[in-house]
Amino acid sequence: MTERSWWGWGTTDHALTDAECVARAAALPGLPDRPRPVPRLADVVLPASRVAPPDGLPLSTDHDDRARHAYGKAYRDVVRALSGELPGAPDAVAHPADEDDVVRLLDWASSAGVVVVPFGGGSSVVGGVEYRGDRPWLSMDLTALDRVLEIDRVSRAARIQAGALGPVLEEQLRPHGLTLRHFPQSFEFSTLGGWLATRAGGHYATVLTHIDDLVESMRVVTPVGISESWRLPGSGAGPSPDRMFLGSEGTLGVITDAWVRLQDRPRFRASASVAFPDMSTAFGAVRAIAQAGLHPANCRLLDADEAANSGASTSGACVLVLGVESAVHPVESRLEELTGLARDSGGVVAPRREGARDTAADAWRTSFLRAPYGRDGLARMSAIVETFETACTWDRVDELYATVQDEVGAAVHEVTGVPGRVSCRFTHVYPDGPAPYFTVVGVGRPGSEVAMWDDVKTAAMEVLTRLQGTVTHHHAVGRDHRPGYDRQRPEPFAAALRAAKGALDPAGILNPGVLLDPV
Ligand SMILES: Cc1cc2nc3c(=O)[nH]c(=O)nc-3n(C[C@H](O)[C@H](O)[C@H](O)COP(=O)(O)OP(=O)(O)OC[C@H]3O[C@@H](n4cnc5c(N)ncnc54)[C@H](O)[C@@H]3O)c2cc1C
Repeated sequence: MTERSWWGWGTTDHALTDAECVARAAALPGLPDRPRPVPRLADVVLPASRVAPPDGLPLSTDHDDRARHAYGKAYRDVVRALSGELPGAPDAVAHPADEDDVVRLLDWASSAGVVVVPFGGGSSVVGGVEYRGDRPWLSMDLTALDRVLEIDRVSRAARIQAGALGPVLEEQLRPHGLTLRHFPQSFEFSTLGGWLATRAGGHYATVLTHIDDLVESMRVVTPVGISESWRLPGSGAGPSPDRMFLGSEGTLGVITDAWVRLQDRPRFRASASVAFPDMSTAFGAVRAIAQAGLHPANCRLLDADEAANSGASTSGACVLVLGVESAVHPVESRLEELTGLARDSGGVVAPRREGARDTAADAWRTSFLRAPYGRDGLARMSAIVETFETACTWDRVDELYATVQDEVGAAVHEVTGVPGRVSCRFTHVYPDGPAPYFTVVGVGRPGSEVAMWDDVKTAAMEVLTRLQGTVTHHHAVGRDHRPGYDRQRPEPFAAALRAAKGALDPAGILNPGVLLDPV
């Protein structure tokens, strides 16, 4: 049995050892020479609970349970947990076993004025599962609602409970030869409900990769009643109820289950990699691919830093990792077309044998899955690590890429006193633009890491909003992206959202501070 880490990403057996933390930090001179110790969970200091759970409700005030639900899994969450003190921990943790429990818990919380923060896998990187106010609050852990309730083989869809973690739902679909095929990097430790509530993006680069496109209907418990939309393949009947709850981040209701569109499991796969001398040339190639209608499953452009750090290149080149897959058709000829487009746009295609795996693509994949553990190791060494993602149209990508490199790089230098690293990859590509994802690493000062991270985050948000790149492409808004989100959304829309919140959650108990100011 593997054990979930209470302070960092994933499972404890995959965490970096002390020696590995030191080795990782060697590339950043100026960091301490040994990692911060990880406090024992039993020693973590929490405030006294202010909630007396009434009989008959599934509420726990257990120390470890409260500590595990205090924060999400952003860098600043990891650093705060490592301090050994969790002043913002929930007063109680609710563990509903079914939808009736969710209804009863919301009724009680509304009448008692207790804040409720839905908690799926707790993988939020935007402060989405904590509470930063002074009312008593409970974290509502939905992972007991984890079953595939029904499969409609004819329409190729399934009704799945919202608390099912990625592997738990895929395991139940596998015997039917079906898959949801939604694989965010956080897949193992995040839930269907969390994906819906945050409009998550899977790691496929094109077409059916956003959870928005995979949902057929949703069932949501709000404090004023249950909202259930009809199962429809498409509909033009006014504004969509699902669109209102998608991305609502626990502020309008608790999603208890959803009908989702499934796919047959892929049988054919192929991958290739292409080197480019610079990002501007590579942008042209990726745009040609995105606009050709060939829909690669993977189309991940890595700048030279990302390519070197992941082991996808040792030559200082930018690398484009391409992948294609299908449940129905062989894919080799599609891959040939894709690599042909990349070659015509100035790329050098790595030699490949039909059916063989591409080594750069494999190196990238391994590094991608290990990355969150590496981040935690660096956090223990007091490095500052931030990732942020955006999207913009192709006509603006050169400017956005260069400006983020310059200005966020300058902010890291100013905050830490030494130059840091700002690298970039594309996670998703669309015919009209890419979704660039930036990783920032700098030398932090022990004890000041959170404040330094906040300054870097503010600088990044300022650049993105000034250039009208979205403040988030798939990480959600939560609490940490609020300033950028407030600038991005039109005021009439904000007024409508406030009105919806007032109508569905009149006591203002659901995740206050996320998307909107608390009422
Ligand atoms: C290492 C790492 C990699 C990541 N990679 C990706 C990625 O590739 N793509 C991506 O999109 N995101 C990614 N994320 C962010 C995060 O995993 C997503 O936001 C994910 O969708 C959250 O799911 P969760 O179940 O963990 O939700 P939580 O973190 O528990 O909650 C997220 C938000 O949704 C609300 N919520 C949760 N469940 C419900 C529910 N049933 N009803 C109503 N509200 C609910 C919460 O209140 C909170 O506001 C990553 C995060 C980490 C730490």
